[in-house]
Amino acid sequence: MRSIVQISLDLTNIDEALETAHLAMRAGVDWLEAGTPLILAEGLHGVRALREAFPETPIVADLKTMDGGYLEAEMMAKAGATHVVVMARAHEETIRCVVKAGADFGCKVMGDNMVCEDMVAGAKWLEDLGCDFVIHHIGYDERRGIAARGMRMPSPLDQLREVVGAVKIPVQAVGGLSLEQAIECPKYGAPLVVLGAPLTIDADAFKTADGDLEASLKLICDAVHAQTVG
Ligand SMILES: O=C([C@H](O)CO)[C@H](O)[C@H](O)COP(=O)(O)O
Repeated sequence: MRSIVQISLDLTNIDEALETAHLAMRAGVDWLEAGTPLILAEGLHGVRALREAFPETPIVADLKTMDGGYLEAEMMAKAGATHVVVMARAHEETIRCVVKAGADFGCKVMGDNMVCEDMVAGAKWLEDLGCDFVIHHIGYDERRGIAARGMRMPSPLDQLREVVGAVKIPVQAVGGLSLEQAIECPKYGAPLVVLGAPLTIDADAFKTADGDLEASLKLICDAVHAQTVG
C-alpha cells in the first residue's frame, strides 16, 4: 500500500483549520483530520466546512468516542467525515455500534488503543471487533505527565512493530513524534503518517531554512509517498 499523509487539524476555529488545510492540500497531504479540539470548538459545522471546501478528500473525525457510538458516527458521517475514531477502552458494545454505523453510512472506523494496559492486545481487540484501522496512540497528557516527573516520555514507536505484527489492518502511530520519526513510520510497517503538533503548534521547528512551510510540507509528503508498505 502507498503510504498516506494525514494532517491533524488540532485547531479551535474553522478559519484557521481551512487555512491550514488549504496549505496542506497544496503541499500534497492526502487526508485531513478534524482534530478533537476542532470538533469540540466547531462540532459538525467544522466537519461540514472541510467537506464543502474539499469535496474529494478523506476526512477523519477524531471524535474519540467512548459511548453513544452509533449516533456520533452517524452524525459525523452525514456531515462529511469518511473516517471516525472510537476508543479501545470504550465498552465492546460501543465499538460494535460505531462499526455498524460505519457500515450503514459508508464511513471507515479507526480504533484508538490509547491508555490500553496492553496496547498490542488493544489493537488486536479493535481489529477483531471490525475496525478498519488501528491508531496506536500515546496520549498527550500521559506524555506530558511522565516528562514532568523527569521520566522518559513513552513513544508510539516503542511498540509499533509489535502492534503492526499483531493485526492485518493498517496502523497509524500518533503522539509526540518528531517529523523525522513520523516520516519513518512506514519503515515500521505503519503506512498512515500523521503530522500533528509540529505543524499546528510548533510550526517554526517545521519550516525550512527560508521559512516556507508549504515547501517543507511538500518535501515531507514526497518522502512519505516514496515509501510503500506490504
Ligand atoms: O489526539 C490527540 C490528543 O489526544 C489530543 O486531542 C492529538 O491529535 C495527538 O495526540 C497529536 O499528537 P502530536 O502528533 O504530538 O501532535
